[in-house]
Order: sequence, then structure tokens, then C-alpha cells
Amino acid sequence: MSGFTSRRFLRRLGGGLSMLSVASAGAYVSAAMHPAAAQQKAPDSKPALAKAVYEQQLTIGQPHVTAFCEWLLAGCADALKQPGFMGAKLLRSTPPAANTPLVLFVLGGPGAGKGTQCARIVAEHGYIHLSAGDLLRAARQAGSSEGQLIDEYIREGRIVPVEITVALLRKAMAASGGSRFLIDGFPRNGDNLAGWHSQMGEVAHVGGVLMYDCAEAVMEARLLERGKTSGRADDNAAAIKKRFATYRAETMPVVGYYAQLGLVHTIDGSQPVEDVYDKTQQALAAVHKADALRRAQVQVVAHLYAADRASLERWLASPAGKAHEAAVRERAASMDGASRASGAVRSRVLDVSTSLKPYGLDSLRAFD
Ligand SMILES: Nc1ncnc2c1ncn2[C@@H]1O[C@H](COP(=O)(O)OP(=O)(O)OP(=O)(O)O)[C@@H](O)[C@H]1O
Ligand SMILES: Nc1ccn([C@@H]2O[C@H](COP(=O)(O)O)[C@@H](O)[C@H]2O)c(=O)n1
Repeated sequence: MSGFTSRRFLRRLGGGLSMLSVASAGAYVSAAMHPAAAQQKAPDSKPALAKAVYEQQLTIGQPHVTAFCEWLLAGCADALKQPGFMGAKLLRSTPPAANTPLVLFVLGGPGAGKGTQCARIVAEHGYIHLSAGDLLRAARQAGSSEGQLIDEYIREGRIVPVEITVALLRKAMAASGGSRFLIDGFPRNGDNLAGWHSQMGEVAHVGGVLMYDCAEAVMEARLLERGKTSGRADDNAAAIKKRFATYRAETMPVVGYYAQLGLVHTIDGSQPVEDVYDKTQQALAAVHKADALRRAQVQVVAHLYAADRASLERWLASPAGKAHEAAVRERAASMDGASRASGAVRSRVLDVSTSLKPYGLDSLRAFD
């Protein structure tokens, strides 16, 4: 799993610090509270909640992470001596282990050409291709206990509950013995996505999403043509209409979710098969390159919490704040080029309620 996955990096900053919890949208943020802030409160009053956060984000190579985080934490401890400052936290991502299987999700509307392209990729790139729809149809054929339910869902163009689908995928992945998978037609809705994260989030690493974009009229013509021989119960005009509606309403938001994580590679699926495959090859090269980097690098996010935005901005404008910013940038730039994505350090002041949103729910779940 990519992004901020499974390790929390939180230290207390000096003696006598108490813990403060702040609920933010969908996330749980904890910060070490500075004694000076605590003393300003009447004994029976509740501790103040942090309202603003100064965030620094950068990407560095694995070998530098521990020393860098220790150093940055010491700098944050200094900053916490400022009035109005309440706590600090460092988060760092955990890159997937080398032996964690790589998964590429393959999405696109019904008939966009997912299966056709997957067959080509398998032939040339050694992926295992697992189509969620094929697995469901096979389970139905095999007379599984869920057979009737699967049949009803497929006829209606609805998405089968994820417990069934993810169990089939997991079993097929294990049985294949492979280490690189194209998972075609999954995740198709929020339920699929949540089920994948809870069941497979720690087992496999999603390296990208190949998204085939195609007009409905083109897809419909292909599916009706395919329906002449496919024997599929859903390759007919009525079922196709329902499948399109499900795709628009339920699958597009999933694509949006992965797009926000920078993982989606959109390919024009309306072109001839060969042309689509050329674009697919380019997307695959980009996925592999990004994945190799992701496995070698760690994202570090430092948060300094304050009772109000003005305290943070005052400090940032002061010589001490400027020196802190400059020191982080200098240190980031001094790490050898091979092991850092860029010397760039992104700094910004945010409200607590928005500070962790850009990192997505997946990433945050693991932190607490
Ligand atoms: N680029 C293309 N140009 C023309 N026809 C295509 C193209 N790609 C696929 N087809 C044809 O369109 C039909 C649907 O393709 P395919 O089965 O690959 O789509 P899919 O996205 O996997 O569909 P589904 O989601 O319904 O399983 C097939 O008959 C296939 O041969
Ligand atoms: N994750 C999924 C994938 C598919 N289905 C059901 O199967 C039908 C056919 O899927 P194709 O990808 O082969 O077109 C689909 O319309 C769904 O009913 C599913 O439930 N969950």
C-alpha cells in the first residue's frame, strides 16, 4: 500500500508534556502539549485545542530518514517554546517491502477494452490478470453458495458485496504465486474500496490505476457486438444501460479517489487496439518508474500545532521561524541527489481540520 501506511512517528518533546487529542474530519490527530500552554488554563478548564498547523512536507531517501527525523524533531522542540505553540508531530510514510506484491487496478466503463489490454500486458510484462467479473461469473458457474446472489447482481448491473469479491481475488492471488497483478474491474465502488483496504491493504501494494476512457456510444456498440457470441447475461441493451449508470455513479468516484493520490493513468480507449496498447505501454513505464521511487523514498510530514494561526504566522515572520524554515530546506538540499526526490520542501499554514486531508484516509488510518 502506498502513501502514509502503517507507521506512526510520534515522540514526546521533553519532560512533563501531556497529550492532547483533536478530532478532525475523519482523522484523529494527537499532539504533545507544551506545559506553558497548559499553565495558561484554569485548573478545571479543558485543555485548549490546537486550531492551526504549520506543515512541512518533503521526500527523502530511506537511508537518511532516521537521522533527519531526529534532527527535525529537535528543531520542532525549539519552536515549541514560542507562546501559543502546543505540540508537534512527525509522520513518515512506510514504503512497501520489496516482496509486497504489486497491484495495478484496471478501470474504465463496460466495454472500454480493459480485458483486451490486460491480455496484451500479460503476454509481454508477466503480470497475472485477474478480472473481478470473471471470478464472479466462475463462482456463479461453480454453484457457490453465493451463486444466486451473484447472478442477480450481474443481471442488474449492480456491484456484488465486497466480502464475496475480495475473497475471490485474495484466493486467486494466493493460488497464482505471482508478484505482479492486474486487477481488472475492481474496485468498482466505495464498498469495494473499503473492503480492499481492510482485507488487502497490508498484503498488496497498489502501484497505479490504468483507466480506459471511452464514450458510452462506442462501448455500447462493442458490447452489443460482443453479446452476439459472449453468452453473457449482461451484454444486452437493457443491462448495458444499467451498467453504465452504475459506472457513472459508483465507479467514477473511485477513480477520483485514486486520481487524488496521483495514481491514475488515463488512456483513450476508443482508439484501435494497437494504439491503445502503445499508450498502455507508456503508462506502464510511468507506473514502474514511480513505483521504484516510492519504494526507495520516504515522505516526511512535520506538523507544529498552535492555538491560533496568528501565533504561527508571527513565528514564521520572526528570525527564529525564518531560520527554522531555512535550516530544513538546507538540510533537505544537502542530502545526496540519488536518494531524494527533490530538494523541495513544501511549507504551509493550515487549519487543523484540513491539515491531514491531502494525505487521504488510507494513510491516516494507520496513524491511530
Ligand atoms: N480498442 C478497441 N477497438 C475496438 N474494439 C475493441 C477495442 N478494445 C476492445 N474491443 C472489443 O470490445 C469488446 C469489449 O472489450 P473488452 O472485453 O476488452 O472490454 P472490457 O472493458 O473488459 O469489458 P467488460 O467490463 O464488460 O468486461 C470486445 O469484443 C473487444 O474485442
Ligand atoms: N468488482 C466487481 C466487478 C464486477 N462485478 C459484477 O460483474 C459484472 C460484470 O463485470 P465485468 O467487469 O466483467 O464487466 C458487473 O456489471 C457487476 O455486476 C461486481 O459486482 N464487482
